[in-house]
Amino acid sequence: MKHILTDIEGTTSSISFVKDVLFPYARRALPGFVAAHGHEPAVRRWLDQVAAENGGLCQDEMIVETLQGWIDEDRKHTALKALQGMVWKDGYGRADFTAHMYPDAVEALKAWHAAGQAISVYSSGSVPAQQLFFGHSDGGDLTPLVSNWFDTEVGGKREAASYRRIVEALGVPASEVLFLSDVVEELDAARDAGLGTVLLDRREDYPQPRTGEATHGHARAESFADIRP
Ligand SMILES: CSCCC(=O)C(=O)COP(=O)(O)O
Ligand SMILES: [Mg+2]
Repeated sequence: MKHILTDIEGTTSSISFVKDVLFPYARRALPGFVAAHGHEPAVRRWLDQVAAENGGLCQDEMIVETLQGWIDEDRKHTALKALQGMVWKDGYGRADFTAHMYPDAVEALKAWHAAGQAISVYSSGSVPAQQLFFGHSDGGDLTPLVSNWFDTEVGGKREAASYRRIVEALGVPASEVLFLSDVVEELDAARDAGLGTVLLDRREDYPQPRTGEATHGHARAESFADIRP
């Protein structure tokens, strides 16, 4: 494999960091963020999209409530993800938290990069949120390891067409890309597009091992140390 494509939550990083630290932070900070920045075009664009999709909500307070509901449901909506990224920027900037990275992921990403393997990221988090995450991680600034960043602007993670677009953007044959994820439906879509796949089945995130039929036939690893690209 010449190119690694990795998911973040549940793959390089723990689900609990995202659910218990990042999401509650965004939930709390959204009202103040929208009040302070809602007039800026880069923010307004996403607020207006949420309003339009919800029958033309007219008050920012209602838009914020909608977004907070989506956070509670873990909706992977592009507008929510873009706004979350903007909110988290303050948190990282003030060193309220650093992004969790499993030590085995840090070690492997560094080793693969040093060996000349290209590494890209595909996450539901917006590209700016991904870059903040890797830039302020427990393992330090890991952004120099990553050559390309993809979010749901390329399409949903459970759709094969998204992986075809990614492969086209990377300019390599699908068979030379290895996608790493904790979600079998994402891996199914990547496999349909011709990519190699590995299911990350970390005990910290998935206490019940997913084996046999539960892997949908994907190679399975409990740590990046088990992956041989
Ligand atoms: C990298 S931004 C924080 C994570 C996030 O918001 C998210 O939805 C992660 O989903 P993933 O596709 O990485 O499982
Ligand atoms: Mg994931």
